[in-house]
Amino acid sequence: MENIKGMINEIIFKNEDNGYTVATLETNDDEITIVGCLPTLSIGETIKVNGKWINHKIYGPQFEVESFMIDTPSSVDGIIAYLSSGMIKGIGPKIAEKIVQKFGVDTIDIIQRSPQLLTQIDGIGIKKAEQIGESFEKERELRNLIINLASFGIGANYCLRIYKRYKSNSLKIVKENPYRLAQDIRGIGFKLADDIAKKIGISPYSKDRIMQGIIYTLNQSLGEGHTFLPRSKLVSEARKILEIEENYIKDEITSLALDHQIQIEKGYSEENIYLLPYYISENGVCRKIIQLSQHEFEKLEIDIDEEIKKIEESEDISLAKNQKDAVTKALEKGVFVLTGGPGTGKTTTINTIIKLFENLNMEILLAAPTGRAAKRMSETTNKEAKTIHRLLEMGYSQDDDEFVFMKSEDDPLEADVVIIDEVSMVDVVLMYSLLKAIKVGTRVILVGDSDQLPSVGAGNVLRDIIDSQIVPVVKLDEIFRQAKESMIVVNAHKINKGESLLLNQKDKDFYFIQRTNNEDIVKEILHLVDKRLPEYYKVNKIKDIQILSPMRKGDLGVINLNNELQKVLNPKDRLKTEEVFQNRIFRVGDKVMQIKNNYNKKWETEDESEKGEGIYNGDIGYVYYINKEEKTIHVIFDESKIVKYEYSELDELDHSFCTTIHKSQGSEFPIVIMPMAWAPPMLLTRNLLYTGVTRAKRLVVLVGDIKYLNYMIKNNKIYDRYSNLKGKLSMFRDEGIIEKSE
Ligand SMILES: Nc1ncnc2c1ncn2[C@@H]1O[C@H](COP(=O)(O)OP(=O)(O)OP(=O)(O)O)[C@@H](O)[C@H]1O
Repeated sequence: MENIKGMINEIIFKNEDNGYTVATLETNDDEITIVGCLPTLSIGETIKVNGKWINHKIYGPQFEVESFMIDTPSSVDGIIAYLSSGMIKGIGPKIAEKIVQKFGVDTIDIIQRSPQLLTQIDGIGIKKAEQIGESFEKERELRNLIINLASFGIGANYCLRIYKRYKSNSLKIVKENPYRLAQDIRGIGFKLADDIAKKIGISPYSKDRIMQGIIYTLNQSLGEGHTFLPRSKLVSEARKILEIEENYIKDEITSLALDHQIQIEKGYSEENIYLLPYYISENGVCRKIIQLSQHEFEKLEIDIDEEIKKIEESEDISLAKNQKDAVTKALEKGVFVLTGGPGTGKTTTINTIIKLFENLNMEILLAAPTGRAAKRMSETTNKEAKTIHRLLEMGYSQDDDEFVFMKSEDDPLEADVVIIDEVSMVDVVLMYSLLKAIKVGTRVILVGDSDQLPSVGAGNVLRDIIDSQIVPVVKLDEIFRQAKESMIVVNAHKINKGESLLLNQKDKDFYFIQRTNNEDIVKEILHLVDKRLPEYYKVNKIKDIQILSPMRKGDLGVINLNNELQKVLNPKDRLKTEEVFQNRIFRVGDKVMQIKNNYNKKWETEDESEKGEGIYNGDIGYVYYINKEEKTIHVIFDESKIVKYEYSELDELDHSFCTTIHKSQGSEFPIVIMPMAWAPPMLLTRNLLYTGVTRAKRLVVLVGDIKYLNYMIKNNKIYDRYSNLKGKLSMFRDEGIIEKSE
């Protein structure tokens, strides 16, 4: 090992994510290249590096840094370069020079100890001087944190989040109880916290560890859609994670229940254990559905059949019997569910219901769980439809960390009717938030296709409500003539019935291309997207064709297919800026998807004439501009909304030439291509295939081995979710737990 001291002259490359840096270091007698994990380095800083010389195949001799120490710059030039680097808010190159001209080598000392003296410089008032002092202090603390936490494998981006939350206590908290990170910091889970704890030497039997391990186990199960876990399952799963004896786990389950973090409920054969919000939500949904549905409406002075007839005449349609039945129930009942597959007339029915309510001068609100679904609902009904979050007027809590809904029991929605589309995507927590904000006496109409995948979040709300039989349900099952022309619609229904599909019919819209190995499947998909389909259907190959895969990993998973598709659809180009982040290349022109709801993400149009907030999980956009200086990637959504992402926010974006079928729920695309090949059996299910196929409006092409297509059609095993909604709905009603009205 060798020690070298010098000043950073240039930063050639820096991976913001893991701190890997290539820089030039000016030593007393030379300029050398250093490489290694050097987070937080700035130009002008003097550092001492410890490491060894290596000879890089292309770049020649480089000094590989093992560890380093930063000295504050001591020369006048060094200080100017350091302050000009942009790391301290309020100081740019011009001001830096002025400050150093005045204070010389004492500059850093003054900024740190007596920033008010900076007011002696023209253009710096007392406010700015204080801001510079604070920014310097913050930078120092943050840098200290980054250097200290690097050895625990925590990258600079996480340090930023940790610092934002705990400020100057950050290091102390991480060292005393790293498990707090798992609870407080987005992106840090139990596993990482546990690794840190191990390095610090915290006992595997520590109370905090076991409690967090149990919470983690329950959180993991939410990801699989369960609202609770039976006690024995929770204990055995937590044991695998914690690797300790069961009795310790049992003790801490009790502590967590006393601490109101979990709820233990008596089940049929054993206790069920919930994270508290899920318990409250499940019971709340039951209570509210029953209250809403037991409300008796005043008899309307109208003849419903007559009213429907009028609408049929004005709209030139003739409703089927069960469509009429749906319209009547929607009017007469407090809660009503309309379900059915594609082309069965749901939209037509909803539009009739809306017309009827409008004719009666009733106030109607429309909403759907995602931005895309809300947009589609607006288009098909010609009325404004919001996301459920917007409908409930989502805002942020004071520390900006959690969102809250302004609409609730205390300030409910003012409407006679609330219609929600794509309810299969609504999880139990969101459903409770929604129902809480609906007054008894308002009609609630839930529309959805219960054969689609259930919600990403916990629960199986739509199916449970339908199966409980406590509210009226109309299932539309007739495919209308027009829709029968489409093999997409016909095959979707065949999939649901477990029947073989009609494939490759001349001039139709549903094709299967037989390929048996993964390499050939990838090749065929690339050829279809790049050449065959755009040429034949005259569509835009990036915008109009969507590849959907059941999984993320493997040759045919989303990650690999996106890499391959990027090479073909948006290849490297001298004129297109690109940036590497976590092994992914973001390039101008890439198709990307927002992968979490970000309700306060700001957007504006290019001419700044329109501004707004909110980019949602599943929204698809295109990389529009990469600003390497500002370290931002600009993405354009809906052809006009431009959103800036800091590099540190890029974990919210995924490439989306290909997406998972799960992520495509609630969206529609002109053309859908899906690989059909081996995948874990729990992914090769009928409802996954059905959901994927029903995303396509104009054409479906399946590429792969027919035996997997047939396997999916037959695999009707619905992987059960632990949810008590169905059972509780009938139990609550039968036991009269709910009074008739509020
Ligand atoms: N009563 C009816 N008589 C004749 N045609 C109908 C009737 N109801 C709906 N249709 C037609 O059937 C087709 C499908 O109807 P609609 O769009 O309402 O169904 P959907 O269930 O909303 O379908 P998707 O979910 O695919 O959008 C449309 O072309 C529509 O005009």
